[in-house]
Amino acid sequence: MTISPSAAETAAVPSKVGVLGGGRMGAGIAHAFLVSGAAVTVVERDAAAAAAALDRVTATLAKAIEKAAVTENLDSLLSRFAVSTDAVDFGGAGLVVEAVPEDFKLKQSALLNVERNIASDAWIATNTSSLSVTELAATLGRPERLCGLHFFNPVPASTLVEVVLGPQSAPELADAATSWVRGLGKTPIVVNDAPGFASSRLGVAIALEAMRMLEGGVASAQDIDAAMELGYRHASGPLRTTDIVGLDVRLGIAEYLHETLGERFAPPRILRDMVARGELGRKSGKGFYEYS
Ligand SMILES: CC(=O)CC(=O)SCCNC(=O)CCNC(=O)[C@H](O)C(C)(C)COP(=O)(O)OP(=O)(O)OC[C@H]1O[C@@H](n2cnc3c(N)ncnc32)[C@H](O)[C@@H]1OP(=O)(O)O
Ligand SMILES: NC(=O)C1=CN([C@@H]2O[C@H](COP(=O)(O)OP(=O)(O)OC[C@H]3O[C@@H](n4cnc5c(N)ncnc54)[C@H](OP(=O)(O)O)[C@@H]3O)[C@@H](O)[C@H]2O)C=CC1
Repeated sequence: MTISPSAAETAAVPSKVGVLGGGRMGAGIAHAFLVSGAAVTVVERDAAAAAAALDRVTATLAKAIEKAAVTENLDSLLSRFAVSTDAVDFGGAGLVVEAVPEDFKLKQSALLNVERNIASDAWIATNTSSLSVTELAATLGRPERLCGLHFFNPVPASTLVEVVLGPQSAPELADAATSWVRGLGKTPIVVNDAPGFASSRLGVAIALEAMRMLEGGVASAQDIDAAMELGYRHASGPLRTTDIVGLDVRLGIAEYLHETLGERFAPPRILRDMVARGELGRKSGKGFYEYS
């Protein structure tokens, strides 16, 4: 079935947006749509998680205002923002972005929950880093309404969004999704559905190799990162970036790429051991570096 977005939705961001999962990425995605003028509702699992999502979004909005990256005042931004524990509050949204953890079964049930609670002309996007958008879409009653909108971390400071289209995606989704991304002041790239898309496949390959180099004693974490930061002018080296992403998130993506693309994505022992010890990067206070 073909879905026709309204003219307003193809021109800029939808006026009302839902986000499922208000963790690191969900909060960032909510931030991006709020500062672009949309009303945003984040749905979380329980009241405590919803309150944490509110705190996260409030903190990054305050930081953006402090940095003069946003001119609208905090009260005005927050007047368009709501958190909830019930997907029924996605009613009226033109777009819902799913940002729950990188687990296929969890995402399947999350997307079904979204579909049950949205209007018939609303679009759904998944922020998956690597999973097949086509296979996720197959869960839905109307698979044509799903695309990938892959945001980057930290969302406020990142200018790229990868738009992932599967063969099932409605033809008008390409234009609609790239237009939303431009409406956010970010740059879209359009990628055909393939494991890890264009970004995670490369990003994870470099990160896993950096971990193997650290494991093999080639150089320290600082020097491996400096090689890429100073030599290749990456904004942050592969190990520092892994700390930002979360080692658990990286491991989940690597396991999926290992399964789908082969041995070169096998997660190194050091990554498994660090995740098992709870060394998840910045969010746990320790990863390849320590954070206070
Ligand atoms: C896993 C996936 O599927 C995909 C991915 O995202 S892979 C990861 C991609 N990201 C990267 O590669 C990160 C590259 N690194 C960078 O961009 C920079 O090093 C960095 C932005 C992380 C830090 O830059 P910096 O100059 O050292 O710090 P600074 O700009 O002061 O930002 C520090 C903080 O301000 C926040 N910030 C930056 N600009 C902001 C803005 N305009 N509004 C609100 N907050 C902002 C950042 O989110 C960060 O917050 P946290 O401490 O909560 O993480
Ligand atoms: N971290 C990164 O750098 C990036 C991650 N991504 C992708 O974004 C997605 C989210 O990652 P990230 O933000 O890091 O993960 P987080 O763990 O920070 O956030 C996920 C959030 O979803 C919540 N959640 C879990 N199940 C449900 C549910 N059924 N309904 C509503 N909320 C739920 C979690 O709550 P609770 O904690 O209570 O379980 C948590 O708050 C993943 O697919 C990841 O691959 C994409 C780009 C970058």
